[in-house]
Amino acid sequence: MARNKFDVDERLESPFRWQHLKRAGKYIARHKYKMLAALLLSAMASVASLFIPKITQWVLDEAVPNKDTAMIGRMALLFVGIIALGIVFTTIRSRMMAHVSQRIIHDIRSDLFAHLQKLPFSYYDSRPAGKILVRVINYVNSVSDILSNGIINMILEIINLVFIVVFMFSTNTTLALVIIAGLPFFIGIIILIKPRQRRAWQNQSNKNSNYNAYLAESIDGVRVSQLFDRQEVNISIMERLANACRDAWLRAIKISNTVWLSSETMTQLVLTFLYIAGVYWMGGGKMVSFGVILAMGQYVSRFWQPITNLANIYNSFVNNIAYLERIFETMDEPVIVDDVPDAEELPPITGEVDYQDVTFAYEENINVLEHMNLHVRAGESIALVGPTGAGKSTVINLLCRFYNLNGGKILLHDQDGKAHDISQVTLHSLRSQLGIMLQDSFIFSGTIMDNIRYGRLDATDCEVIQAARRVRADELIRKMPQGYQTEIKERGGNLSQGEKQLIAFARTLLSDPAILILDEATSSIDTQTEKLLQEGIREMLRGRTSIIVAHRLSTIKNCDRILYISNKGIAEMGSHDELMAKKGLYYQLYTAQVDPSA
Ligand SMILES: Nc1ncnc2c1ncn2[C@@H]1O[C@H](COP(=O)(O)OP(=O)(O)OP(=O)(O)O)[C@@H](O)[C@H]1O
Repeated sequence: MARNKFDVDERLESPFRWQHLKRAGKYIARHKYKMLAALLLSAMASVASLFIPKITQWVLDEAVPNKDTAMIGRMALLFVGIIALGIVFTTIRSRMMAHVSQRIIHDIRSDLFAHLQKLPFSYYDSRPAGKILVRVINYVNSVSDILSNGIINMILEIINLVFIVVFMFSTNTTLALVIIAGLPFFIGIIILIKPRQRRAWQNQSNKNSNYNAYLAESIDGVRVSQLFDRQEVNISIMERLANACRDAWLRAIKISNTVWLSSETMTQLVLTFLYIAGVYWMGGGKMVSFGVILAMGQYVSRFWQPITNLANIYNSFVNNIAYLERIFETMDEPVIVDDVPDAEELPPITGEVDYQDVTFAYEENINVLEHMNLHVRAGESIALVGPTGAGKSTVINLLCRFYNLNGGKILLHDQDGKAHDISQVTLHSLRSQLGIMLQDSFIFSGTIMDNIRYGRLDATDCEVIQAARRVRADELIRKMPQGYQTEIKERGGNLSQGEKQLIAFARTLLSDPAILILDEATSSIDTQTEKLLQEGIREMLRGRTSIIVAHRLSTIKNCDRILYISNKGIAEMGSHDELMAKKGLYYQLYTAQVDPSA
């Protein structure tokens, strides 16, 4: 299932479509008035600056020969005015566009994050977290500039170009034709290198993604790495990935630089031709003045500058389109575990559950469960035991609908006795009636109070403390520096495993679920605390259906029924006493773990 890991390049699911740009337009359209204003300001500053070569021409051809000092003074004032206008307008425009760019980042990121929140477990199973992070952070940053400033600059350069062409032709038609003669060659070069350039940037984005994936994994697993003294190996892997990243970037830049190089060469060639032609015509007595040749010389760079800029913007587009593709690919990732159309609200349930002929596979054709049937009575406590990897967690994952079934169905009964297929009810109404405590007691950064309240956001402080008391966490929390207000670091970095589990337990109890699901919930709690906790659990379980996955069999001896999961289904089922008397798989497991004579 793992479609890629840190050293495997991502494969683009869909080729580039112009629709991507159209779709990006949705994010730009919201800021159209600001962008229009910025464009107008820049256009005015640009057009005004086009008078500078004209000023040179007027001064050289009229003011200097006629020794008109008043005219020279007026021209100097006009020159300074144009420059000042340019500075003011450009400053206002950059402020406006910085704002627009930040809004675009915010909007794309919010949409991405909202979608990521809905994606099923299978999506996260299949790719490293770093590759997801790089899309949300780096790629969004990168595309926001091209979608805001890039678009404005592109329109601006086109406007510039039109005005420059008008100015050039109004100054001298023949020399203007010499200047634009190099354009078809340049366009030909761009068309030729485009496919290579796009592939190079895609490759660079892959390598960057791999690098980030490994970085995220290494930070996450730093404790294990240090424990196994893996630092040297990790550094060399990181170096390899960083080198791949650098090489891909250099390759992409090398191809992109061809564009810049071609336009620079073209500018110099055209300038040479212009001066040769101009001087030749001047010598031949044609009506080309020195001022006109100098003004046209300035227009050459002013004509080729926007073309070079457009080529650079185009470069950036090609580069960023690779990122845009990744962003939209993530947004288009189907939410395969979602409410079906017309999904009904699951009414309050009794806790009665039916697994009917359930078959499930994480990976195609590798069934973890096959035709499994199970009826759980309301209020019954069920324990799932069995060998590692047998499918115990899977049985509860499916009840929570973290994954869709490959066959069969799971039914929950409401208080009127009606059975509801969990795939036909809303996820919210289903999960809000289940209290789930997974193997990894994930603790968020924030206070202990906040973490427990995560179970039910409208719970009062009193209710939070009550829940903590029931799982025997209250005393332990009160001993902490700020009690319930103690700040917990990310992932509960300043707590022991057992403390994390107790807090997670209180969080689950607070949600007051109809069905309580505990997956290895007490594995890290010491025997003394566990004894206390068991009392809390017993009280909590009263009148409530519970499904408990446990490896420490002493903790589930009192469950109503114990299911031995193995061989893609339920291999044995019964109470502790019944299974012990049977002397089968459970008996072997139990005697291997607990000394029966003890
Ligand atoms: N997200 C996943 N993607 C692919 N395969 C998975 C995934 N989760 C579990 N599996 C596989 O499915 C099988 C059942 O896993 P499950 O976690 O249900 O076992 P378990 O009985 O709870 O194991 P344990 O006692 O070790 O927790 C295992 O072979 C496991 O490798």
